[in-house]
Amino acid sequence: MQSNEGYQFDGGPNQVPGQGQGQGLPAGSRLNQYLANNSRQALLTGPSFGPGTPINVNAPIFIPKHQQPQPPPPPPPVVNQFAQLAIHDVPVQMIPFNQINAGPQHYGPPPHMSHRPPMQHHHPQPMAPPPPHVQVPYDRYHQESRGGTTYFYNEPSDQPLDAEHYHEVDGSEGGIVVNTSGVFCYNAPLPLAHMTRFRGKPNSTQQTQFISPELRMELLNRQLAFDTKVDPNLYPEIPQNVEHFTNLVPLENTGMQNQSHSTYKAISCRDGNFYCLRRIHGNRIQQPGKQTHLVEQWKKLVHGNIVPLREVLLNCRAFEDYSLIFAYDYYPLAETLMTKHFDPKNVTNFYDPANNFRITSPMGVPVSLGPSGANETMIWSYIIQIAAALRAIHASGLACRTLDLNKIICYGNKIMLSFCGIADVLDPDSTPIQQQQNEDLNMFGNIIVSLATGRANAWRKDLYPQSKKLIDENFSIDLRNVIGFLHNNGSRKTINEIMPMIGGRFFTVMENMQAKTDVLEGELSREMENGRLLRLLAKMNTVLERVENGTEEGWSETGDRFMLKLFRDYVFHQVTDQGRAWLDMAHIVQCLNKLDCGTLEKIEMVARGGDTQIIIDYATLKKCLEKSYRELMGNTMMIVHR
Ligand SMILES: Nc1ncnc2c1ncn2[C@@H]1O[C@H](COP(=O)(O)OP(=O)(O)OP(=O)(O)O)[C@@H](O)[C@H]1O
Repeated sequence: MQSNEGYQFDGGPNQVPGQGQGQGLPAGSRLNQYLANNSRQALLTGPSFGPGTPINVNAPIFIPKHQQPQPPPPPPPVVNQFAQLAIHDVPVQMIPFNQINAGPQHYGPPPHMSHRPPMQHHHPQPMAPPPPHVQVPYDRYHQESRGGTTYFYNEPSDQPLDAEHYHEVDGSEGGIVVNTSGVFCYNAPLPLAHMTRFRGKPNSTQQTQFISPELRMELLNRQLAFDTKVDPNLYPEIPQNVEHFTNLVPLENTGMQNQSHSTYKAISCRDGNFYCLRRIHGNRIQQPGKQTHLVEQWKKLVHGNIVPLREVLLNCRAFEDYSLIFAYDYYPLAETLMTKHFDPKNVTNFYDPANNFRITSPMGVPVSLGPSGANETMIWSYIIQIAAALRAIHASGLACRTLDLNKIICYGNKIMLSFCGIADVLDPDSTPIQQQQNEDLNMFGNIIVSLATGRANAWRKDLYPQSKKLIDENFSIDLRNVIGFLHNNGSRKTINEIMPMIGGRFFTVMENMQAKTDVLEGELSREMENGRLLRLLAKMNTVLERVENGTEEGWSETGDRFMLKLFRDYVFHQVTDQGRAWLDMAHIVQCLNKLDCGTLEKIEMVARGGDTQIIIDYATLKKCLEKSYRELMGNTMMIVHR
């Protein structure tokens, strides 16, 4: 084996085990001492190092298998940090479509989808701190902090492994201590203080370095919605392509008699993006210039509460008629205000007709309105968002003209006007724009009345007196003023005038949105490093265990690769003195991060046979990896970079 700068050998593959090895363990932490003390006397013939070698071994020693005193018992259940990596943990909410209208809705996973039994630990119930004299299980552990991770360890127990239960106890600082049969505990990082208050669930202090389960579930479900396809045999009337759009999937029931419009999800072959296609059936445009002159203005309108219009296809023959197609951005699992609040039984969200599955948005829970309607806070949040959208539309010299509970979609915690521009093409209106905008405000008033009363048609003339009475009894004067203002046809009015009525509530909504941004940023920062580490792992695995490289047989067993192989064991295959797997995600992540940075910190690696100990720094390991990978690339005929 060639000698490399930065690491030193104590013995080598050809040396007799035990010879040339010094006595003693590296000086270091109590944790290392703990591990060393428990590695039985046989292990005390630990590594020796070259004279003068600065030793700063900063992690548990990798104990070769053959030196383990006892054959290891079967490993304990995988800790939850690892379990959380599994996609199967996600209770994907798919409901067979034929069960949609059959009785009460169950939003939990159907039986065949629950792949994994519930965790074999239970979450601690929130409880008062124990009095000082009470011995809690946590007291049994010694504690040591390393690089942001707190390790807890205890004296080995004589109990057989099976008798030791996997349980959680509350961490001293609010973090969760996961105890895997007493082998080790991992105290997960605490949530950022300013984020804690936005996490409502009782067990929400349990943090990992991964994205929160709720958000992960939402994103996965959205991904499922993106990925669904239609079986052409089930939907022969849906064309394979509509110009450059393909993979059309209906977002509502299609094929009904006298349907005037339908909605589809589709992918554009031009840019690979998903779009929501609104098809207006059998509508031939006779005078394109005259009817579509406002389309360009709509396309330019960019606002967070308006679904952007991207393209309009005139006289499209794909459906065997002259259809008018409007392509908007697609928001997976969006639902209309109507279904969310007035027709929760019929939550459309998304259904996949090919598989008869329905996917629901875990965050978009239907909120059925009671006899006194929605609560005022929610209504104000809607008012502010719709007003913001209308303000942008009116400022562009346009009018929405389709402000309706059916045409406002909810996506996450925001709402968006979703049918914009269609009325201007279908029915160009020659009335002054101010009048059309006034009509928008009227419709806006209707929406508030519907939400406040819990009845979709409560704004109708015949029902209005009753609705007004209910609103007067249950809502603030400000809300009543807003409705009065929007419904007042006597005076010239603009959307800006409701701003003083909104007043301080605007700040509450803004704060909530900012809080949500903070939470998402927190999640993002946790995930940020994963892509980088994945690339590192891909490189390592490309190099490791490769039988040959070009003509060089046994390439992966020699030189730099040998170092990397030992490092792989050091990172992933740590065991305790009892031969149990040491599963510590923090250790893995830390090691990989240090490798990526190439720090000067040294670690001690031991070959599986126990005959080779190497002290090496991460900088050298990084060089080994880069060099080996470059060598491999030098011999590779085809390299695909993505
Ligand atoms: N931009 C979009 N992205 C994703 N889904 C959307 C988008 N726009 C609308 N949808 C969804 O498409 C479905 C059909 O929308 P549509 O506006 O036709 O509602 P609807 O209740 O069927 O109204 P109508 O009774 O007028 O047809 C709804 O589930 C809606 O949430």
